[in-house]
Amino acid sequence: MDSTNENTGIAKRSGIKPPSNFSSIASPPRVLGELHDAGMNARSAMLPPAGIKHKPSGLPEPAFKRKTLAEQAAEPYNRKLVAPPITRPVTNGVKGTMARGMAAPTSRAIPKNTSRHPSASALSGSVGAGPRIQSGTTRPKSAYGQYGGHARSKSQNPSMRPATAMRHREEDDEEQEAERKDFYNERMEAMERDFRMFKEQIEGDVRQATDYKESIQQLQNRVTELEGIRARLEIVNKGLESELDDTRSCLKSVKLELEMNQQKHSYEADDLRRKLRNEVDDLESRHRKDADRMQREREEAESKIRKELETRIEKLLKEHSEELAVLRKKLDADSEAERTRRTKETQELEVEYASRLRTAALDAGVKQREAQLLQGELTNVKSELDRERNLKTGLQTQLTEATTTNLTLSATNKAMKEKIDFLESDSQAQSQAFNDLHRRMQEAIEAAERAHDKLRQEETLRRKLFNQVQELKGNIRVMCRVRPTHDSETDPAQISFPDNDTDSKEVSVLGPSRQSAMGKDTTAAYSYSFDRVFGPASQNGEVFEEISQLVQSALDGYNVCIFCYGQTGSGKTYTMSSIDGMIPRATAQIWDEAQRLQEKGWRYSMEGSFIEVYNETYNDLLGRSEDLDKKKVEVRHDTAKKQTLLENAVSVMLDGPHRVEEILDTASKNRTVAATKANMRSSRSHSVFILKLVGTNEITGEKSEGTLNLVDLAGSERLEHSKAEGARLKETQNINKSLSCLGDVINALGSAKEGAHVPYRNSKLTYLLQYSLGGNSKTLMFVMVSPLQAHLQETVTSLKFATKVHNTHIGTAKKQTRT
Ligand SMILES: Nc1ncnc2c1ncn2[C@@H]1O[C@H](COP(=O)(O)OP(=O)(O)OP(=O)(O)O)[C@@H](O)[C@H]1O
Repeated sequence: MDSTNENTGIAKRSGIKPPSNFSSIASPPRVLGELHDAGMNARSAMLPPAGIKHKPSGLPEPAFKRKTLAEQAAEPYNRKLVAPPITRPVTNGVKGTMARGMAAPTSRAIPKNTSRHPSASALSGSVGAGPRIQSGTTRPKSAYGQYGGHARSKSQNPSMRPATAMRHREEDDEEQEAERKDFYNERMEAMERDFRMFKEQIEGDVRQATDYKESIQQLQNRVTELEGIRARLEIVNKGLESELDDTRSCLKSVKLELEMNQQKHSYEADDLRRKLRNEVDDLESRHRKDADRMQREREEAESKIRKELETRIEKLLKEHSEELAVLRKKLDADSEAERTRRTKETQELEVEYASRLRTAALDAGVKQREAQLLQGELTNVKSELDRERNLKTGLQTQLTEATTTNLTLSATNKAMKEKIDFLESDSQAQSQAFNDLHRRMQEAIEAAERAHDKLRQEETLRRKLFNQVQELKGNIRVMCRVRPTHDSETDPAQISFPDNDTDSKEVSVLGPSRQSAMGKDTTAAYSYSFDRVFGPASQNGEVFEEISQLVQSALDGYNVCIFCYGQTGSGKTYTMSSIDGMIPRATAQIWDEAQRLQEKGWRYSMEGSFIEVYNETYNDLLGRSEDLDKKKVEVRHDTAKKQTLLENAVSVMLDGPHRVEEILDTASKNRTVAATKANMRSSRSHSVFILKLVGTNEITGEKSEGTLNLVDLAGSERLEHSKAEGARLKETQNINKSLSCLGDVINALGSAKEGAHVPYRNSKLTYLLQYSLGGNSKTLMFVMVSPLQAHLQETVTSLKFATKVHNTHIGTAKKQTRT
């Protein structure tokens, strides 16, 4: 065994590792016993540390080769120079080596030949100078190296040493021996310390090994248990396998049986099929025969019935013709009798006429004779000429009268003749039917009159109830509409409609992110409720359905004001004035309704105007475009009638729904022309479409006067956001002013008592709408919302304003009717 390995083995034991091979640890007592023995023999058995063996540190060597006297004589001072060996470095070297050895981790793998069976020579040789002496050739040269010999050479060649020198030498040796003993003692102590430590470690290892052994024992028990289970399972498995085999053989026999049965069944089925086919053939032939027979019977029956029917028809025809002949005879007799009666009547009338004619002719003859007599007397009596002349005039007058009577009689005669003709051509039943018809017609006329009366009463009642419904809904209503995003718009805001499954009334907006005092980004969700909320998918038709009742109110004689509020691009113009917007739809509805009401006696006149409020001046959008900013439009109020009058503004009679298209076209063109001068005119001004509706009822004498105002407000963006300058700044200021005045007016209407001051005059817009905002009117505001994140701040501001308006309660509207 190499001493270096031994040292390394010992040094490694301090780093305790669990044994990889439990069987080797299973018998620690033996190993320990051996180690203990070795420990007991430590002084003699322990090997010197490798460091000592190999270190060229000038250790005191146990023996060295002596020089000859001649050599010593030649070098008198050499001894002094080399002796005595320094013990300090040796001790330090040993200690250092031992310390290093102890500090190094202790390996569990102790070489067998050293730990288990240390031979006596190994143990005895492991400590002391023996090994060093043997391996003296490998040792580096010491201070004694100059003598060129080894300690053993001393005994091998003693005769070479002189007696005095020997004595000196022995003294030196004794000294060295003492030093060496000290060194070995120290070393032994160190080794004993190391050994104690080593023993403690080994004891710890033994305890650990015992733990391991216990756990191994437990594991072995568990393995035994599992083995038992496995054995039981194997038995069960075997049982199951045998059962499986039984089942398999059983299945085989069943399969065989099944196949046999199948074969048998197929034979039987074939037999049955054959039998069935034969039966079917039999039945078919029988059926065919039956069918032929029945066909024959049917044909026979048919021909018999036909014959019978023919005979019956002939008989009936005969009877009928006889009846017809009788009837004809009777009719002829009746007509003959009627004709005779009529002829008799005619003859009687003719006789009467002839007698009257005769009487008249006789009268005429008498008168003529009288005239002749008088004429004879005239020639005889000249003095009576004048009287005679007068008489003659009288007689002539009588003659004229007689002629007139004659003519009258002729006319009567003619009428009588016509009556006779009428009587001849018509029967009494006809005149009766005519009388019935006349009577029923009279009754129908009376019923129609009554129905009309009822209808009129109901129309009045409907208007009353309709208004009550409107009042219940509130005279100022607010609806919200969010327009859809366009393809080019990429960053939509987070707007949701929590109740959009039915009639949506809520809109929720995720507000802009703000920094809290702690520097955190927070976003708040804002919810707003209105009378109705329209999402991006809603169409103008759907929106109009909600306002159509208000439009109806204008026809019934109320002032109605519908306006769109919102920032630029939020969809105000689209909602109000697009081709299917509120203005065309409202006018079309009014036109249709006016037509319908005609049958109830109502006649309406409709007059439309379109006014723009730009920079606090009124412009006529229906006038000539070149006059737009020049012609001064004046607004006057008739306080008695509570009516607004427009001076210098064109008003167009609405004689059909098509007319409104022309109005919108003209207004749009005028604004476009103006836009070239002052940039985006439509966004920078308010436009008000005013439709005056005057209705009169010819039957009841009622009269109604209503006004429908449809207002497209200018963009509501705030001044600080618009970054406007110059002309734009002025526009923005004016817009802001008029919108804030609108808010003030609504606020005042909501909070003021009746008769209190409302600041209509503070802006041109509110002044124009004076009689359409407030107690005597119905108002609806659309707050239009842009769906973009960039417009979020404006959206929230608009929604807040709308909420304020929504919370305002304006007094009851009054109908403007006169009787
Ligand atoms: N409900 C909608 N459906 C489809 N497109 C819409 C809708 N609302 C608005 N738009 C479109 O959005 C754009 C802006 O709308 P619009 O011009 O009506 O806004 P505005 O509020 O009137 O703006 P301005 O104040 O500038 O007049 C238009 O192109 C319009 O066609």
